[in-house]
Amino acid sequence: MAQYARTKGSIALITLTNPPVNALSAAVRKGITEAVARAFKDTRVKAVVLCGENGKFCGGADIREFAKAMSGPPLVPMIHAIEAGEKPVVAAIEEMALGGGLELALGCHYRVAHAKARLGLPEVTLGLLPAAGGTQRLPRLTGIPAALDLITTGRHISAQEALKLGIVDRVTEGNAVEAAVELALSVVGRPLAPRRLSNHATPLPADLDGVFEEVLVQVKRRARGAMAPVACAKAVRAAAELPYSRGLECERELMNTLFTSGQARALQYCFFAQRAAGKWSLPNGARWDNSRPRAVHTAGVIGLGTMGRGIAVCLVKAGISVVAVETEEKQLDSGRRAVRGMLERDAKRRGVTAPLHMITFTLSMQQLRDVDLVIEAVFEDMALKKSVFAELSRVCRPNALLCTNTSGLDVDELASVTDRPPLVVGMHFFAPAHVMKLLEVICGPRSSPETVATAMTLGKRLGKVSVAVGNCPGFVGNRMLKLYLDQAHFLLEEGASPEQVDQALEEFGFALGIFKVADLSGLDIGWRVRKAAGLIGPDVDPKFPSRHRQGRRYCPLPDLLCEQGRLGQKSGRGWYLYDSAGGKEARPDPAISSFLQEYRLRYGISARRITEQEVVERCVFVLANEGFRILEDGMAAAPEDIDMVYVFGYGWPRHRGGPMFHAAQVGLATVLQRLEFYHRQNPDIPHLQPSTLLRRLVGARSPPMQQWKQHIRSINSQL
Ligand SMILES: CCC/C=C/C(=O)SCCNC(=O)CCNC(=O)[C@H](O)C(C)(C)COP(=O)([O-])OP(=O)([O-])OC[C@H]1O[C@@H](n2cnc3c(N)ncnc32)[C@H](O)[C@@H]1OP(=O)([O-])[O-]
Repeated sequence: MAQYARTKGSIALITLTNPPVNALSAAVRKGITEAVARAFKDTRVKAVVLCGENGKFCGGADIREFAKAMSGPPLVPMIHAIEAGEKPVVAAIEEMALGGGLELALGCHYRVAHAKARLGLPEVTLGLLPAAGGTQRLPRLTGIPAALDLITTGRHISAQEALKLGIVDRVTEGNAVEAAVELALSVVGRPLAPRRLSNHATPLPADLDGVFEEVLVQVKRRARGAMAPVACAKAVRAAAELPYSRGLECERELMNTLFTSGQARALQYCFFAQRAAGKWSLPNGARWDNSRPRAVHTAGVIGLGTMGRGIAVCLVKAGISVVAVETEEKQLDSGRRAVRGMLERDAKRRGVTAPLHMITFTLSMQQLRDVDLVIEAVFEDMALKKSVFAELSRVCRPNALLCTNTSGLDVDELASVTDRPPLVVGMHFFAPAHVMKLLEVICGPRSSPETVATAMTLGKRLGKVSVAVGNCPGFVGNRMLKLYLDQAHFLLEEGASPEQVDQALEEFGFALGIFKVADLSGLDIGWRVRKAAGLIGPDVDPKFPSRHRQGRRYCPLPDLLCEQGRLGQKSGRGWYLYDSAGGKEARPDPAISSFLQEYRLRYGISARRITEQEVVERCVFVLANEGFRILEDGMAAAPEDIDMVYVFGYGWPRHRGGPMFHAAQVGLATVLQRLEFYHRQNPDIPHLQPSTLLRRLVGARSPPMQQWKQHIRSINSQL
């Protein structure tokens, strides 16, 4: 809808009305079309101001309508009618002008923005391009490099940056609608032709080819295999080389290919799944909208290793005062230096003062007596964590929340040593914690609704995507990761090389192959976990370690590497070779190739040729298969939650939606059939055996994801 009013005698005020973000639904487009025609016809009206209800200009096209058949007036002719009109139209941009919203504003003759407004063309993040003339008008206004940057990244910019780029004409700290009305009154009678962006020639950079080549390299590096950024760059190129009307045709053709693509469906699915993840619920009826989070003003962080440092930085940046605790002077000093350095670098980048006063460093747990919440980030050892939690019980005030950053230990067991199990919850951050977007919130069986609500809300305040998960070994993310990693190791035994596996996974779209990730994280982490799980011990023959342990196939390769001191990047050697300890550039290592050959020879394994298809299917389908088991066990509330864990925490390519979405897109029957095939070949790998839920869903003719839960016969759901 759009409301029409006349103000100051000669200004038509058209207000977009479609909460929560005034998206351009069919009804809104119809409303704008009619209101603009009315204003142009009304002889009392000399100029028009377009604004949005509730202080929000427009969040763009209505994404919910993309899955439906198109209805109502299309955007392109509607914006053209505004631009071609004989009365000046001014956009009053409050809070946001995104996607179609900014394209609408670019069709207006003038733009006024509130100082706090954000502008952008984020269509690329939804697998699309700005196809309401945005790829043609913006380059004519800002020039090619700036337009390419905005359109291929989809980044939001501030009103001040928009002013610098010439996207808006004025920025106001006051009321943007009033400022737009003033501007409209002042421009009545001025020629409009120079204000019509489609009339402009596109300013061209000296080295046009070079600019495009560089952008294509960048977009391919950022999202390998993603179609939309490449299409965006092509559309901008059309603005450089073709007249406006032909550029628009090119924009439309490119959009047609993207609009129906699987990638666009996956990215739009991610948009809604990310928002759905915040709407948690527990079996006891507690939900995101009926449980009040506690206010958190002060927090304690215990342990200043890699994780604790990142967590402390996140908290301080969110305006929370932190007390950081270490056990020894040396660790405290290096932690202090690292945290301060991170805060200072971040502040420098943003041109502000580093909030160093918000964090204190101490060796005394007693300093935690007044904090609202504590996040424990000590070494991954149950006995150690239990002793910390027991002490926290004694030190902290009785209503302080106690959170653990464990990556897989039993949160309820930790809660049991405290005087307050309902106030204990898991907050699993991902390294580096101040960068990675995922937060797994582990709801222990005794965590209270208020505790879960506080952890979920705190995650959001820290800029994370918080996903509520159940309390099982490895929770959701690491439980699945273990099996994915196992497949990768088995593939090495069978004949693949680390670089071959990584290349196949990177071609699939993963930011980094699994062996590069393992080197980055440190191979000793998994080694310690396997030792703690009893998989490595004195009964394992060091010369000829068994390939079967605890009743299933086991790959000793990573253990053998660790025994050689190859711990990954930190030791300069892991699955790859690095220039030095801590080096970043991974190079294939001939020593690994001979090591694998010797290993196969020793165990009588004849190497076979492994295809890219097998690498991807075994790694990716085993992830989804475990995802189905997680749903059956009631450890995740919905497939969307599992997907968001993988997209935000494990470098899963967003344009493939997530492992569960991908399985649905490939076809559940195909996934089942391929898993059966691989399981027949490897009967000693139980995780290749298709899960009961997958079989049941295929038996029910693969219903849509929203209906999967109806096929779960779980009795003990934790979510
Ligand atoms: C020819 C076509 C060319 C044009 C293409 C486009 O314009 S493509 C579009 C280009 N535009 C974009 O890509 C912008 C996408 N939107 C955003 O980036 C953010 O939502 C925000 C910055 C606008 C507000 O952030 P925030 O943290 O304040 O709030 P929040 O994120 O939690 O959202 C609140 C509620 O609003 C909902 N909703 C939001 N936008 C849309 C929409 N366009 N549509 C429908 N719904 C939308 C959202 O689902 C949620 O609903 P729920 O869960 O309450 O039922």
